[in-house]
Amino acid sequence: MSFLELSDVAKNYGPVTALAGVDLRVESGSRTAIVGPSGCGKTTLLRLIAGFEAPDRGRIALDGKVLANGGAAVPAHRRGIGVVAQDGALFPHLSIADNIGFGIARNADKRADHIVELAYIVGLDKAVLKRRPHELSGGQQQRVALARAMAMKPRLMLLDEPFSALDTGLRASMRKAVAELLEEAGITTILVTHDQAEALSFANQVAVMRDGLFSQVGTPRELYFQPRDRMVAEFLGDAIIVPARIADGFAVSRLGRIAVDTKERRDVARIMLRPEQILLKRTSREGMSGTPDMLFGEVTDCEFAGAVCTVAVRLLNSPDPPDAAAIGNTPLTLRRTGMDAPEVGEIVRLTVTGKAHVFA
Ligand SMILES: Nc1ncnc2c1ncn2[C@@H]1O[C@H](COP(=O)(O)OP(=O)(O)OP(=O)(O)O)[C@@H](O)[C@H]1O
Repeated sequence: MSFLELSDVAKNYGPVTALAGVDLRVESGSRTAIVGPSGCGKTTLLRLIAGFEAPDRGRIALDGKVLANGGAAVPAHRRGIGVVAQDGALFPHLSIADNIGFGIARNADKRADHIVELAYIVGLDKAVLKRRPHELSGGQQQRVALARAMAMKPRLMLLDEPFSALDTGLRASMRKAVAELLEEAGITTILVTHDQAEALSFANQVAVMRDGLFSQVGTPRELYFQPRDRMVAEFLGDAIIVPARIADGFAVSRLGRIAVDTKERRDVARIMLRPEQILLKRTSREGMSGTPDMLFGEVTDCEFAGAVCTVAVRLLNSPDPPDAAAIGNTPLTLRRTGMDAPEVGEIVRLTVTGKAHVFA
């Protein structure tokens, strides 16, 4: 039995189906990220787990105890679940100390010391404790919200896009700090996010949601390299998807002959590679002669963005793919370090590393 178990959980708002019968297992002490396009049901799922609303159908159990079974539900304040919302949702009229200590009884032993300790754990300076929320930066407010949620000693922490208001640098460091903090405290966590890199780096389990259902649930590596379909593949990063003829552990496509991640398949299917699996090496038209097994292309566009540049490459000597007429010769979108950005018109040699994934 898993720590948190959701079975066939469904929720409608009038004619809108927010959740269509979701199953999910979360292990004790783990971190799960839920990603998916806007409106797919992520926040609704968190609200049902937290107990802010009851499901129309289905069962939610935490640590062996049923929290909701259809409409019958344990109230939110008895679930032992911490929630950190996108905007922090601090009490504006209370000091930071009182925000953090909101869930600690007024007469609790060493209450003030406990608040200082919580502030320290989330990386807040003691000096801010007397201030009000509006006197803090967005990042500091998020830390207060986290400290307040941790003060309740939750068994499960729900984070609803808690880093989205922060700028890129702070966002990454805050994410890492929060992940470490929760891990040390042994708190099982579910994070809702729009950001694929955030989901892949934060979680041990990632669940991709679409139209109120999970499309795929697995480890970050499984979902990134072995996505179930095009939607999951493209939601988690850029993907090169081409038709291929599969046999004996290899695929023959417009990218040449590439090893694939299955030995059993023998058919025509779509294969997927991540752009970073295709390496580019500068050469010239003369360098192409006498090397029929190698793959060459011409750079048709190069977008410089600092560390990385995005390079469009039109293949020059591609073998015929299964449906060549249908796909034409659309340029491939690849990546290269910004330091080594090629010029438009340059000839490059393409080498595939690793295996391609075959879609079902
Ligand atoms: N209280 C409500 N009343 C009516 N419809 C609602 C309500 N809450 C959510 N919905 C609808 O349910 C669907 C799922 O909403 P939800 O907020 O769970 O999506 P989400 O994946 O969290 O979206 P976002 O990423 O934009 O926050 C949406 O179509 C939304 O409009």
